[in-house]
Amino acid sequence: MGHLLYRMGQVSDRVMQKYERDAAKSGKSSFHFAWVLDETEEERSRGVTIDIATSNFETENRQFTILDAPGHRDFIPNMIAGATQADAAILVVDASLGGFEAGFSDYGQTKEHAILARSLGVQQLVVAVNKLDTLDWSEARFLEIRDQVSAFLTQIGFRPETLVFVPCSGLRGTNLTHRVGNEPEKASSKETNAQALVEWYSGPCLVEVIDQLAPPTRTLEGAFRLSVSDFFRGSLLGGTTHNQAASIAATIPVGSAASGGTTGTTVTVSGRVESGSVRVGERLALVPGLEIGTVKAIDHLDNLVQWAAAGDSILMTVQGIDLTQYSVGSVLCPRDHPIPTTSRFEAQIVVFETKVPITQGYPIILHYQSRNEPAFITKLVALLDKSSGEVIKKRPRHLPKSSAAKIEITSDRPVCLDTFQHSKSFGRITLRKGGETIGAGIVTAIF
Ligand SMILES: Nc1nc2c(ncn2[C@@H]2O[C@H](COP(=O)(O)OP(=O)(O)OP(=O)(O)O)[C@@H](O)[C@H]2O)c(=O)[nH]1
Repeated sequence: MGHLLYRMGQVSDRVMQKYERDAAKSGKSSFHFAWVLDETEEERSRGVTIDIATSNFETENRQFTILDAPGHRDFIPNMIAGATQADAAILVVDASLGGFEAGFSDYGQTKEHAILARSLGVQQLVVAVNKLDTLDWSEARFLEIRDQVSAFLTQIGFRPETLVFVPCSGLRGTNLTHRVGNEPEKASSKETNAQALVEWYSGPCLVEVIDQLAPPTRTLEGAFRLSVSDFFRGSLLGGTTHNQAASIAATIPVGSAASGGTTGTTVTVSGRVESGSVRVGERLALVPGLEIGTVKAIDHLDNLVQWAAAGDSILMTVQGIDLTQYSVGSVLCPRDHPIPTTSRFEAQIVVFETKVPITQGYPIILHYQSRNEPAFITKLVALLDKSSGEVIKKRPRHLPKSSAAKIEITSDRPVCLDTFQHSKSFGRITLRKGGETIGAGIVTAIF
């Protein structure tokens, strides 16, 4: 993604050269493109993405917001927070020998990420078969990966006709922004062995593929909902440029002195408008809590705008609600149409690979939007047929792996959820335990 953004002109040559020098100095020279999105010191020294990084670019027909999600198992909650905001996903598969096999094993991250994206409602998926340069652009390897991955993706519910596989090299830049054999001079000088790819691949490059993704439909008519993915004290209107504000919003850890530790009633939040629309001047409530504030400024794609609507990832300055009231996952909504809060609800879920069967009273971490909360499965209502959804067995004693079920969940604290029927984004949940995702599904009733 870092290389793609560089090629799309979102990172200057000067900045890229600096990353190259600094990465080399810290003994991680191959990571200079990762540094475009991995901005914190910890991410750079460990060589892994930890938090979601946001960036924008335009293709011929579309404006995109990239949410670079971490691939490492330890940071799955952050990946879930990113996937809940995504309209489409690029699944980057490591094609190198051993790399693909590790990611595609039963507990590998390629499989887990694909399941999560699907369970959280992402329907369009592009598979970037990366690092093929390490195998001299072997067509046989590409086909082997395409066959295995597409069989798996179809099995978990992606429509086979919507899946696109693109061979590429993130490091070399091959087939990212230009078709192979068609790279601009500057870029092609780095291509040392892509000739082997030209011989068997003449399809579109990654950017051409994502440019053709179907635009998502938006729930413009519903009540305004923005789930806060980050926040910091201060206004978009005072002093900071929009770009700086965006990068502050993306990088300041919540709860640090700069973002969460001090008080103040002018706060800028980042997040995606999940439904409805919002205007400068509108009065909004923050849930949980119901404090009221006024929208002072909205930034969309680095421009100050008067309004924003469902689907827009924005920065928004709100005056009147104290900084201490915000947390990641708080929801801004109209005061007369607040999102429901609940501690007990019914959900329809699919159970993933679990080491022990799920029984009544099973403790879980409930993930919804960008938030997570300790909870319990308090009732096993029914086992369902996976494809038809019909009840197979009422009140089962346990839920085996790969089953579908209706359950009741009780959370320790109130959570902002809605039924899937009312709100696709607030009606989706993921259940985790002991660092593993054990299930995902939709909210069917709120009590
Ligand atoms: N040879 C080769 N190396 C690559 C390619 N793409 C990435 N790498 C290398 O793989 C390593 C990891 O790259 P990252 O961009 O951090 O990978 P990531 O998938 O974002 O990993 P997370 O940060 O954990 O999500 C770096 O050393 C890259 O230079 C490629 O196409 N070919």
